[in-house]
Amino acid sequence: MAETSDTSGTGAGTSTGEGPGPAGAPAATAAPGATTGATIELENLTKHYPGSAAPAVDSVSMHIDAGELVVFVGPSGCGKSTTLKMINRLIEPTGGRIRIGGEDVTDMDPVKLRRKIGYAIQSSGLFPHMTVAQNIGLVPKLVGWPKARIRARIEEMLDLVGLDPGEFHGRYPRQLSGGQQQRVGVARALAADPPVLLMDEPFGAVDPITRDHLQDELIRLQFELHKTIVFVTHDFDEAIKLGDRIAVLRERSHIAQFDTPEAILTNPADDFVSGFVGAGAALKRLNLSRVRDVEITGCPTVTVDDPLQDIFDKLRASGTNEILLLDTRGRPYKWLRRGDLTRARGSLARAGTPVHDTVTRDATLRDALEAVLTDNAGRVVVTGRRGEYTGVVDMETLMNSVHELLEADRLEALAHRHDLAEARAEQTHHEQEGAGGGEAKA
Ligand SMILES: Nc1ncnc2c1ncn2[C@@H]1O[C@H](COP(=O)(O)OP(=O)(O)OP(=O)(O)O)[C@@H](O)[C@H]1O
Repeated sequence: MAETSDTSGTGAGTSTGEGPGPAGAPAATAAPGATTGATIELENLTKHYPGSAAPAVDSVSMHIDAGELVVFVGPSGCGKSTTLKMINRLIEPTGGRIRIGGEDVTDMDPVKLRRKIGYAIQSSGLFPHMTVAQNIGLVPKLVGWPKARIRARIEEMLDLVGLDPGEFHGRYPRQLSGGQQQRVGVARALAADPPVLLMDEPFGAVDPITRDHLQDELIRLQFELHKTIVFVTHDFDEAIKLGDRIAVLRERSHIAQFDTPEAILTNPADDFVSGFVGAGAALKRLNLSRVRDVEITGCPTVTVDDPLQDIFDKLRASGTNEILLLDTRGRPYKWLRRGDLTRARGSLARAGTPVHDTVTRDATLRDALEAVLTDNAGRVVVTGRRGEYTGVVDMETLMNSVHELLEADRLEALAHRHDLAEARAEQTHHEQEGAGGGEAKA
């Protein structure tokens, strides 16, 4: 069968303008997140490339729940991308079935199918001769959305991925950083509100810090949108951070383990999976919990517009040694201590310690720990979507949370082991009874 090499990302899809999505997913409305995820079922999905002795993907079966983010992780060449690209039929399967939202799409017109499935890839796949707005509006235009609706959607999508619409709307991809291009790539994949989003190492080509931010953005997006996302990576830490479940794949896409990150970290199925988990499971565990899962405390705050005397008074009344100065938009600006204020002599311009690092509520505890460890007072400011102050997390809170997490994992692993032992004992019992019964009959 012919392979389609549409790496343009125009597979970024929609379910609007064409009635119900594949699989009877509801038609989207203009509201963000209107179409939530659809189930994906792979049944004995197989790809045998012409001329190859063995199949690249050999009879993979899996069920992905609606709204779930599943990560495929595994060694290079194990068949992750081939499996992913069979879902939107960029690669045609040579065997098996694909169902999306219960509808068999194995033989559906692949072009139509791809308009209903968002697709984001490593190089962002943006068209260089089109502006950011044109790139994002492409699929909605292809499926016949009215102009005004496309315009509104472009603004909404840019906002969603954290890019200022006024600034980025008319730029060309070459005028963007790698991270910004990836954001636009994700905005485009989501523009037509598809129930399913496929992401093939989308953050593989950006530097580690940008990558970290993009991962946080994706977590936040998914928290709002509830799409069904299949994400390919060869980075196990990325898989732990993002996945609701992780499929650890070995050669020919055979599933070594398909489970939650917690279960894979605490109960790897075999040596192959253990090899992937690697060292430092306790630290990796921190990637599984978010700042929003721990207690976020408050601290006294003032704004740059407050008179110095008020700041003094507030600090004194708070009973603490420092106060957080916010800028005019409510974003953390500086930590001010009593001594700083005494030395300020009427102006705060030079006083205090600038806030260097902040985390969002979606950041992992690992990120928070890193920020806290590098802060001389052992705390980090938590910010909201627009960078505004929402609270503080400190070392003590983090330590307590980590201890609780590890203890809960240990108990869960013990319970799991106990269940397994019981199940095995029961099976042995049945087998013995069965064997006994057979002898009796003989
Ligand atoms: N067009 C093709 N023709 C023949 N063989 C192919 C083709 N594309 C991929 N393969 C082979 O299929 C196997 C799986 O490739 P695939 O790209 O799916 O792996 P992957 O797990 O995504 O790898 P990576 O992490 O390196 O991207 C590999 O052995 C690869 O050489």
